[in-house]
Amino acid sequence: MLALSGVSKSFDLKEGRYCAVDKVSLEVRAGAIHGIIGASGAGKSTLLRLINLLERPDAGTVTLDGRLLTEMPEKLLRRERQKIGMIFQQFNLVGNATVSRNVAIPLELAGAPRSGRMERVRECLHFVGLESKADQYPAQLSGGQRQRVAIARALANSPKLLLCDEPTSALDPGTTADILDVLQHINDMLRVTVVIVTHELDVVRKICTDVSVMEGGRIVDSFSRGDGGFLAPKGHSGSYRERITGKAGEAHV
Ligand SMILES: Nc1ncnc2c1ncn2[C@@H]1O[C@H](COP(=O)(O)OP(=O)(O)OP(=O)(O)O)[C@@H](O)[C@H]1O
Repeated sequence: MLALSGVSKSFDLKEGRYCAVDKVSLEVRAGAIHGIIGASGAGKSTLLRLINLLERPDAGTVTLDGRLLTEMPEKLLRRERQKIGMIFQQFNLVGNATVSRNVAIPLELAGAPRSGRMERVRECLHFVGLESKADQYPAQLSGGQRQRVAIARALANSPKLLLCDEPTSALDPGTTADILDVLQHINDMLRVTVVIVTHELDVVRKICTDVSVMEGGRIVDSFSRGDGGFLAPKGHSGSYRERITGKAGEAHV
């Protein structure tokens, strides 16, 4: 459903040009929960932002459901982007807007008819179990509740793809488990394909069906749950593949 082909992105730094994502090709299956894991600075977040063209690639193509996003005029791209939701580590909610208004904003931006908006907001808040918080402000909520609001907001326009940038890195283990359950539920019930950037092995073990490992701007390994499950022995060291699957394996891309 999503294909990146030869995608690259460099940034101009004081010391010169820095290649954050280097000729990455990646296929994400419809219905997958696809993890992108790697050390800090590997290029994971940049890669995620290249998928919805928040960051424009210097080279390469991004195709969503057979439509070439990288070739689309800006107006069409804005419409196509509505099929892609995104959530962030720091939630990125609007602080001076209520929970329901936060969820309503993408509907307003998409030009959804006013009459149906509040019903859709209620549906999305119900889905994440936060209907009772509709009139509160983000500052009155816990981290986990804020991330649920961000998820409800990302679901408002019924996306087919949900991009998650370190969605649990600011949360404690219990809340992390709750948020991963919500993401799993979105994948199961709404058939939304999920791409999740993380540096947490447990996130990958718990919900990902497919994994790409990033290092130095490149994808250096990729594997699937079907290759033998994700049950790593405690304290295991080695490559990401070994630490996630418990098995060594030839890196293959
Ligand atoms: N807008 C930017 N301008 C300059 N350099 C950038 C920009 N965005 C990212 N970089 C650089 O690109 C590299 C990759 O960053 P990125 O955030 O994609 O990595 P990451 O794997 O997500 O790391 P982390 O897990 O720490 O978030 C880093 O060295 C970063 O400093």
